[in-house]
Amino acid sequence: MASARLDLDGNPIKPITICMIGAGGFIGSHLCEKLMNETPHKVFALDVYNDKIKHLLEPDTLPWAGRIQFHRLNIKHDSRLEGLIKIADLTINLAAICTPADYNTRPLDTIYSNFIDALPVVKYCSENNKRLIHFSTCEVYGKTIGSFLPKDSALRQDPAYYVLKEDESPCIFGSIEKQRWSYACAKQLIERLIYGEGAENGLEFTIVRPFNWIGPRMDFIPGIDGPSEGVPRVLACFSNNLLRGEPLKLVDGGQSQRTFVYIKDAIEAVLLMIENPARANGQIFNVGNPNNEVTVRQLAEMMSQVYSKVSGEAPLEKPTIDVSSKEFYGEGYDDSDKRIPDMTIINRQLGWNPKTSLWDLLESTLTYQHRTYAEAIKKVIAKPVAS
Ligand SMILES: NC(=O)c1ccc[n+]([C@@H]2O[C@H](COP(=O)([O-])OP(=O)(O)OC[C@H]3O[C@@H](n4cnc5c(N)ncnc54)[C@H](O)[C@@H]3O)[C@@H](O)[C@H]2O)c1
Ligand SMILES: O=C(O)[C@H]1O[C@H](OP(=O)(O)OP(=O)(O)OC[C@H]2O[C@@H](n3ccc(=O)[nH]c3=O)[C@H](O)[C@@H]2O)[C@H](O)[C@@H](O)[C@@H]1O
Repeated sequence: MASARLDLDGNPIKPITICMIGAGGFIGSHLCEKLMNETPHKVFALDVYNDKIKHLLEPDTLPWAGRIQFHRLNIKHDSRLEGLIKIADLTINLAAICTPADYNTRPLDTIYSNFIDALPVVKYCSENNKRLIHFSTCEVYGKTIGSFLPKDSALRQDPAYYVLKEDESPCIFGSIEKQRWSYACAKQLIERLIYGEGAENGLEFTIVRPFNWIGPRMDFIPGIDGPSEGVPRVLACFSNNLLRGEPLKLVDGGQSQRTFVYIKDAIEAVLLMIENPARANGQIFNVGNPNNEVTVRQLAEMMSQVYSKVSGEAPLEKPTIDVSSKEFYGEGYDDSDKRIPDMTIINRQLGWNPKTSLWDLLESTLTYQHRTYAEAIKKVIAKPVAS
């Protein structure tokens, strides 16, 4: 018999049932995979799509058959939601519109998706005394305090002016006409509501603030498994350019800085939250990799080198081109300047640390992108345009 799995305090972990909303997305697919491969937990996987978890749902002979059940539903209008939350032990809410190209062009859908649609989920958890793990975002920090200092100020180098701390840093957004912040603002308000439910009604909650998690199955490649005119997040935008042999587009010079964490490292942190409720309840966690910081320009250069290595194709002579944010995203775009997560709280509560370097995570991710899409892209490029 396999030995009992233990939590961080040495207690045996009891199998639970998880209601995972948005399970068919990028993070959901990796979380389902981890739960099926490494734990005895059951999952109700709720989403409008299931393409990214199909490999976990069939055939019936899979070792975890019966432990994962897909429910195709839209949480905007489906009466089954409350029943599923009631019969589960834990709800994880991942459902959201979360691509920056939508924030300024579809602000209403963005706000509804990230705030209004999440309200019933919080309410059902609170009323039925069910634990909730809610996915927020590092975008709730907005811009750093340091970004308001003069460009040549020495204080810009002082971590006190840029490191983002869950329990100290303010949320700094642009003006209302900068609709980029519609997403961050909606996520901030749902965080405050969940926090309030915890304080006033005893809701057991954990809030996750992901810092640019990337890896296989993120978003879509335009014209292959998503709309030709769609604009996904940067990993998929740059992958698409590399697959097509086009220069990578740098928005406003590619000067913004990001820290990227490998999805598989980040999922380890989520599993620790799931299995250590006493340590995770009532907490807000940054989940990122402060050691993997680059400017977007550096990311483009590194991805070009890595792609050349994994595909065997020579790197482009002109790997990048500059494009204005107005041209790329439209009116109302704005940006976070720098995102370094403080790791004190997640270290203290869960002992979690990311492991994978940016080069290594790009190598495994771009190997996947090349294997999955290179042939399909070649066919599309070869096809004569219909007249
Ligand atoms: N990937 C990241 O690095 C990152 C960073 C910060 C925050 N987040 C947050 O994590 C969560 C998951 O992100 P992701 O990267 O997996 O995004 P994703 O778009 O791949 O996944 C979201 C899933 O939710 C589903 N969904 C959306 N609205 C729904 C509805 N009304 N009913 C049912 N299903 C619905 C979508 O179909 C999709 O499969 C989001 O809340 C996002 O804001 C992600
Ligand atoms: O991943 C996260 O942690 C959060 O941040 C992302 O926001 P952002 O990092 O700005 O989105 P990306 O599309 O990944 O863009 C990163 C940077 O690359 C730039 N970019 C993007 C695409 C491109 O082709 N070229 C380019 O220069 C953007 O302007 C931005 O500065 C999204 O808002 C969410 O998925 C999430 O909440």
